[in-house]
Amino acid sequence: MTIPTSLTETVAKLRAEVCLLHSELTRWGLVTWTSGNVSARVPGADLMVIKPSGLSYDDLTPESMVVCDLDGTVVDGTHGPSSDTDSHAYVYRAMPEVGGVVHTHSPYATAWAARGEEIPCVITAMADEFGGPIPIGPFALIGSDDIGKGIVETLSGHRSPAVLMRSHGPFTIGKNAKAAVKAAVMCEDVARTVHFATLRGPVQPLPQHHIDSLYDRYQNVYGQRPAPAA
Ligand SMILES: O=C(CO)[C@@H](O)[C@H](O)COP(=O)(O)O
Repeated sequence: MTIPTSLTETVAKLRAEVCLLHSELTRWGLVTWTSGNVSARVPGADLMVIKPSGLSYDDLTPESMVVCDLDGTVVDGTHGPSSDTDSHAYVYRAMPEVGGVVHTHSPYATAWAARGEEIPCVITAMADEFGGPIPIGPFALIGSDDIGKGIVETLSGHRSPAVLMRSHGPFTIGKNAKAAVKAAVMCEDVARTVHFATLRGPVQPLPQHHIDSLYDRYQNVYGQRPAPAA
């Protein structure tokens, strides 16, 4: 497969966007050395743009991003793609609404993953963003699409855009790559806060009706909305 000429500009923009979004992972302290990765689906094609494997974050450039098809085969790029390419591709194939996938080793969320414990929904920020607990996904070895299968199996029908893959770390999804990065940032934020709370004694999950109400407000009312048509 090649990149259709009609998508050349779209792919160039996505290379730049995916490259820039990687700097959010370092800015928020979600990754160490070369760990973690971001990808974006190319709208209108069975393609994605993903981080090259094992490159220092300082050395990432739009040109070093790798374009792959949704079987994980490299279509365009000068570098080998991320170790998690087959898993990102699996998610895009199985979840057509997903436009971005992110993986980090953010320390608090990864600590929950190491213990195989879901993060209970005990604060409003969690109800807002995740609509409930952040679930644990199965253990899966790195290198095939097994992680992708675990992500899809856990997040299908779940409100949470984040899953803590057991003994590994968080993977997040979003309607685009920026939304998936935001979910990764918020996942670490709530993982840290709830961790501190649990150190002081047992925590109490919010009642479901409050979670539902908070989630609805944050997802549908919060922030700036387009003005209604006159
Ligand atoms: O944990 C994993 C593999 O799932 C990754 O975070 C690696 O640490 C980074 O791999 P590349 O994306 O650089 O191949």
